[in-house]
Amino acid sequence: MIQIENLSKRYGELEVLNTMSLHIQKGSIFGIIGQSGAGKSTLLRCINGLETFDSGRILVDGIQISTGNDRQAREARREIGMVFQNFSLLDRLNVYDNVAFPMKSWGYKKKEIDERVRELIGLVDLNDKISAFPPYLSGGQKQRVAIARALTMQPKVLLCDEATSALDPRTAESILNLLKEINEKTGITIIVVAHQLSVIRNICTHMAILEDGHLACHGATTEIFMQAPAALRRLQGNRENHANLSVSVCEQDLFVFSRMARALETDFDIMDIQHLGMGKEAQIHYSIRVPEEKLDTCLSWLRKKGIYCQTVEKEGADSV
Ligand SMILES: Nc1ncnc2c1ncn2[C@@H]1O[C@H](COP(=O)(O)OP(=O)(O)OP(=O)(O)O)[C@@H](O)[C@H]1O
Repeated sequence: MIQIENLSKRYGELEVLNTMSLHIQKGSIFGIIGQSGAGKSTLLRCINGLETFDSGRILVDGIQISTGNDRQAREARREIGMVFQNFSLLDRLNVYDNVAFPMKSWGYKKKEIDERVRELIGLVDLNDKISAFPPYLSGGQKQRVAIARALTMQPKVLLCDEATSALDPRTAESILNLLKEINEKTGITIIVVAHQLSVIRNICTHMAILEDGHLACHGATTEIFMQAPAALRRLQGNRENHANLSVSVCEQDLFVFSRMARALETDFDIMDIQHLGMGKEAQIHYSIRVPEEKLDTCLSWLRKKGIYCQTVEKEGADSV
């Protein structure tokens, strides 16, 4: 479906993608994960023709992708929908008109637009918000509009760049479930770029780990998690001078980490999130990574707040 062959891309001296080759099967949900700056977004932008590259080629359903403005290039890009972290909606247009926007731009007939837009708004479960304007929508609802809009031209591929990063864990989960449902209903190929392994593990059939513009490993998600290659272990937290913590919080404690970061003037990475239990018993289990010198202060700060936490051994004690 998507064939990436020897793709290389530089920004000046910086080699962002280095002779990368990858085959993404039709109908799969393919996850791309890697540390910040590994080249994930650049790869997505190359796939949808937003970015030029220095060498190699990308074929989507046999059609070569380019940034050109000729008919073939534009038709090829039409096969690809994209969803961003910041939703990228037009605030002056309501939900209906945001979703209708791509079809209007391509000059479709009003009746055709109306049928498709209503169908998609139903698919993303926003019938009751059809006339609402983006500033009055929640983050999850905005992302649903963005997904519907990305699907209007019936693309063969949907690219999601950190589509759930700006959302709270529950909303993120509902968006991931929606993507899964769309994949099952329509057979569309979905590529998901994410920072959290939980996102990849929950919905992706296949995955790749990028490290400094190289493909460190790729394959079926279940196999990669079973074999736990070095690249996966590195992502799971074997970072020097950092300690891994396992923390369980109640739903009402969702802002605990931002308060901790402010109180202790420290930075941390959330590596995984899991929901445990239901209703009043519901807990959210986080795997976080903190600088080693801040470990003791983080542990005592969390324990003073009555929050269950413990350190996790780095090697072999993967919390994901
Ligand atoms: N337009 C640009 N000009 C120069 N350098 C860029 C440009 N865009 C990205 N880069 C650099 O290319 C590298 C890869 O960036 P990219 O955004 O693809 O990484 P990423 O893996 O998506 O990172 P993140 O997870 O932080 O979003 C980074 O070092 C970044 O600073």
